[in-house]
Amino acid sequence: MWENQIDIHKVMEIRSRTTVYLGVGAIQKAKDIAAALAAKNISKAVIITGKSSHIKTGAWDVVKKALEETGIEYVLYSKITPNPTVDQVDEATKEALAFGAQAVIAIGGGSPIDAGKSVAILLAYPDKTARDLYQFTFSPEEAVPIVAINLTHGTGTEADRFAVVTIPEKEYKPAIAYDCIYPLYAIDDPALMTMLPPDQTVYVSVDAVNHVIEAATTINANPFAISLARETIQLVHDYLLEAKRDPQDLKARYFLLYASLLAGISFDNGLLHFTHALEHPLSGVKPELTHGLGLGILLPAVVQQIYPARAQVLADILAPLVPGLTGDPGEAAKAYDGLKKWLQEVGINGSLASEGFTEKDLDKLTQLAFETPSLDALLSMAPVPATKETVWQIYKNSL
Ligand SMILES: CCCCO
Repeated sequence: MWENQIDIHKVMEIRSRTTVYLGVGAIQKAKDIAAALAAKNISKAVIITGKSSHIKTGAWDVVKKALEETGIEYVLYSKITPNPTVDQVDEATKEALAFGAQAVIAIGGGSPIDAGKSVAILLAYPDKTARDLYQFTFSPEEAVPIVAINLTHGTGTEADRFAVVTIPEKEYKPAIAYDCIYPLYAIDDPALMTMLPPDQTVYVSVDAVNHVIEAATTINANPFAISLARETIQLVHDYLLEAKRDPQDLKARYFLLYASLLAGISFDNGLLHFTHALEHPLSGVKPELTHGLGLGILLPAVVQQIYPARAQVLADILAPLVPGLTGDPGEAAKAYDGLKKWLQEVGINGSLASEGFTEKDLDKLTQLAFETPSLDALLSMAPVPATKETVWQIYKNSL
C-alpha cells in the first residue's frame, strides 16, 4: 500500500495555482507565509474566522505569533457562521477597509475561507457589496492576496477558485468562481483536524466524495478530474471509518485531507452538477442543515439518475464503495442501493423527510435550484438534461 511509504510528518509543498503546505505540523509554515507577505510589502491583514475553532485547534496562536514576529498588523473578524451570509461578508469588509487591510488570512473550514475569499474581492472593489458579488452585477478581475488555513477535510476551497455565501432574504446560496480568488498559500495540517467530531468528520468527507462523483461525470469531465476522483474515493473508503473511530488518528486524517484537496482540484477541472445544485437550496432554506449531510442524502438518487449516461466512469470510480458494478447502463438501481449501504455504514441514515422537508417543499426547492444565480450553470453541466421534472424527481427520491 503506497500510503505506508509516505512520511506524514514531513511537510511537503504541493504546487498548483495555490501553494499548499500539507503534513503534520504544516501550521508552522505560517512564519514563512508571513515573511512572503511582508516581502510583498503587505503590512496589514484581516483575519477571517469563526467563533472558536481557530483558538481551540491552536492555529491562531501560531498565526498570531508569526504575524507579530514579522511585523504584520492585523484586525480579527471572528463572527463567521456555518453557511455564512452576505451581511457577515459586508461587515468583515467594512472593518477590514477601515483598518487598511492589504491581505486576507482565513482560518477555518469552508465557511470562513469562502467568506474570506469574498472579502478579498471586496477589498479590491470597495464601492461594491457582497450582494453585488453574489447576484453577479459585476465580474471581479482582482482580489487582495488570500491565505487559507484549513481546519476541515471536505471542501477543497483552500486551493480552488470557488466561494459560496448565502443571501438569506432570498434563501439563495450561490457560488462564485473567479481566478483571482485562488488562495496564494494554503495550510493543510491534519493535526488541526483531530477535534472534528465523528459526525462532522463523516459530513466533510462525504462533501469530498460528492465533489469527485460530480466532477467525473459532468459534460466537461476530463481525464485529470476522473483520475483524481478514483484516488479520492479509494482514500475516503480506506480511512473514513478509522478517523471516525479514532479522531486522533493522524494518518487517517492526513489521507482524508489529501483526498479532499484532490477532490477540490478535481471539481476545479470537471465542475459540479446535480448534487451541489440541489443541496444549496436545502441549506439556503435551512441554514442549520450541514452541507455534507444534505449532499449525502441526495447522492444515491443523483447517481441513480445519471448512471445510464455515465455507467463506465461511475463503475470505475465507485468500485471501492460499491463493488461489483460492471459499467452496464442497466445497473442504476444497484448503484443506488450500494451507495445507500455505504452511507449507512459511515453513519448517514437520514432522508429529506428526517431533516424536516415534505413533498410540499419540493416545488419551492426545484424553483430555487433554477432561480439561484450560478446553480443553473451547475445544472447545465449535468450528463443528462436537467429539466424541472428531473430535479423534482431527485428530491422526491430523496424524501
Ligand atoms: C461551486 C462550489 C460549490 C461548493 O460547495
